[in-house]
Amino acid sequence: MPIGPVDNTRIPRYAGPPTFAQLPRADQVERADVAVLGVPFDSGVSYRPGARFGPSHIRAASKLLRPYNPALDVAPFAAQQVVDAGDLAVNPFDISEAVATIEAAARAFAEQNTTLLTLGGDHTIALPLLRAAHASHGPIGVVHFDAHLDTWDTYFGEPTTHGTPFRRASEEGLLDPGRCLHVGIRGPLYTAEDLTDDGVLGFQVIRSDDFETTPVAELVGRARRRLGDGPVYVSVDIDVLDPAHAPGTGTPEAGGLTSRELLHVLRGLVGLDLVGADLVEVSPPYDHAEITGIAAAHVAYELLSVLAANRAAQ
Ligand SMILES: N=C(N)NCCCC(=O)O
Ligand SMILES: [Zn+2]
Ligand SMILES: [Zn+2]
Repeated sequence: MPIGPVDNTRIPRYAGPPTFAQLPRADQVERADVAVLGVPFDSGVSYRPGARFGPSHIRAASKLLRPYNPALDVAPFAAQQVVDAGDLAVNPFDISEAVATIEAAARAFAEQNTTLLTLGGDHTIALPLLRAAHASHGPIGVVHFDAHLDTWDTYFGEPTTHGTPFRRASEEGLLDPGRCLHVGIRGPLYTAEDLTDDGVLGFQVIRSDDFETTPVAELVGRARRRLGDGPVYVSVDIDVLDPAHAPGTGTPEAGGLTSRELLHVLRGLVGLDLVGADLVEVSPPYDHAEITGIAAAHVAYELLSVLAANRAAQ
């Protein structure tokens, strides 16, 4: 029987442990099916910093989550053992070293057969996580929720940044180029070629605007057809949400998804072979009233619910 969160009908939420959803720590269980891991790293950002404080903010905002998810009819902490693996200590002064540390940690979890839900941190961290996922599964499909393509080339000559992880991943052959897509893309680009380059790198796009003109269920169908039967990695940049729904982020763009739309699409991933996920770019210094933290906590909860629903169906 998995050890779940503390019972908030007996222990007040504000008195419970500081772990995600008040779950046990990794050292309190024998083994975990899923680990929530914080990666407080934001040395790869091109604009506002602060995502290094994301993991603790998301944990604090997760205190009100409850054990049963009616939308998917699943109890995400009962169908599988979920733990909070704490924060990884990564070097804020050396991007290459930080990326190597993250990849090594992700590989160690894979060796234990533990699926990772990583809380960033900025989007740079997706690259080492994809490297580790590829080492276990071979070329992977990616569904990337973001306002931004993140397939740009370099910033100040630096190839490893929060705007470049998916170009590097594609160049390294980590991705299955027929099974990758972005969801929520919008806003100004550098040139028109940004989009053509992105297609060559293997991505299709569901734009934020498509949510205005197309029923969400149809967009979910499009995404599922693209992702197919193979292993799928989910990367959620919280700035996929409109700044009204997620002000606490580093590179906000107007015209984004509502949190309702994002949660709906995430639930639509049930049944895909989800091998790992990250949730990045939550920058608490720019948040207000925990709006972004709460949205992020619910995104994490839906991802854990999808993993639980998949396990229950096995
Ligand atoms: N990954 C995020 N959130 N943003 C990338 C923006 C890169 C730029 O400044 O053009
Ligand atoms: Zn973004
Ligand atoms: Zn991003």
